Amino acid sequence: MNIPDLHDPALAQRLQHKIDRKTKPLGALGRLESLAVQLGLVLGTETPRLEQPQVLVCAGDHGLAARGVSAYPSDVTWQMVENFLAGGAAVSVLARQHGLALTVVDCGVRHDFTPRPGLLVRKLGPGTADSSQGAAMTPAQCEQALANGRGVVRDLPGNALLLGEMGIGNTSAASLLLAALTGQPLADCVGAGTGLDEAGVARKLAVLQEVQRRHAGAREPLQALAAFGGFEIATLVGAVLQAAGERRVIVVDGFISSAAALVAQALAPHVTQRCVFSHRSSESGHALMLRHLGSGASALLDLGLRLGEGSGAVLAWPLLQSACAILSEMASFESAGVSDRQDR
Ligand SMILES: O=C(O)c1ccc[n+]([C@@H]2O[C@H](COP(=O)([O-])O)[C@@H](O)[C@H]2O)c1
Ligand SMILES: Cc1cc2nc[nH]c2cc1C
Repeated sequence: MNIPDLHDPALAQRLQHKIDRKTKPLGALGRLESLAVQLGLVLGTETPRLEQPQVLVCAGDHGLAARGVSAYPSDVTWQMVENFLAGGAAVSVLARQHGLALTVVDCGVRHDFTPRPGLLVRKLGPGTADSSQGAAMTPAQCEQALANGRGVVRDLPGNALLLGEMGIGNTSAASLLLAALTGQPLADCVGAGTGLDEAGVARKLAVLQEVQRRHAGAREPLQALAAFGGFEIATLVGAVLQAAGERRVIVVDGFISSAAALVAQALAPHVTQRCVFSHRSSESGHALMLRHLGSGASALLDLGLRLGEGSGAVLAWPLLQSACAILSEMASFESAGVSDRQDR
């Protein structure tokens, strides 16, 4: 997949120089400064403007959930989709607070939803198959999910995309993808998800080891994606690839959305240049996953979040807005008549 390298040393230098001339001690805006440079590089300008940002929440059920890998029942997936659409979920509240448009995609939830605004149906079945019995999805379903993600993003306006997901059991799929694509021990990739206790995590790990053994050969990104699922993760992979190709800023939420970015990165290494990782989830494999996503993957927030839905991406959104405002509106030493440091 051909996603071009954004490497533009001249623009990077102009952006850094512009930030260094702002009325502040050199480097004093910390992580906001590298964020501003990144946004400038993604949007190809010294004055990046974020336009018509879109929150995209992909939902899907997981056959593997029947093996008791989550603290909550699968019905929560469709119930939470209803909650997103009714405006009562965390992501709904936060998106409203920040004036962000929210679209929910039924990628394969075990429920028939009444059509309504804000809901797209790209259903690939009533959830994936149980990956402990066979592949979670067929290669054709996997291809279709990627195409769905691409198509959904193609139809959305704006130059910024905030990604989230919902799917009981999907931390299992994300952990299996992390282990398959990085070669890290599964035990380091598996965590409590929605809140399993220690014994629950041990049972989850035993089930996931069984799944891993069954699909030991699935190390190529698309093979692994089809083996472990889920429909919502595969749809997010397509969304990341499309948004990266269109040079949108992509705000990646927690552990599961990052797993989609990891698969997309394995397919097209330059996608992560466009990705802002909103936070470090308290799901135990996320720090490891962020490390494998590269140095640009230093997450903005560390608030003990482990919700998903895109809630962290939306919480981080004002920081992206601030980074742009700093670049465009903040005075320089020259324009404000402020004395620069003495050693210059
Ligand atoms: O995004 C995260 O970091 C995150 C960490 C733990 C759980 N979740 C959410 O919880 C659900 C998956 O957890 P589980 O235990 O059912 O695998 C799914 O709906 C995710 O959105 C999300
Ligand atoms: C209630 C609930 C809300 C969620 N939002 C994302 N994942 C979730 C999992 C549960 C259990």
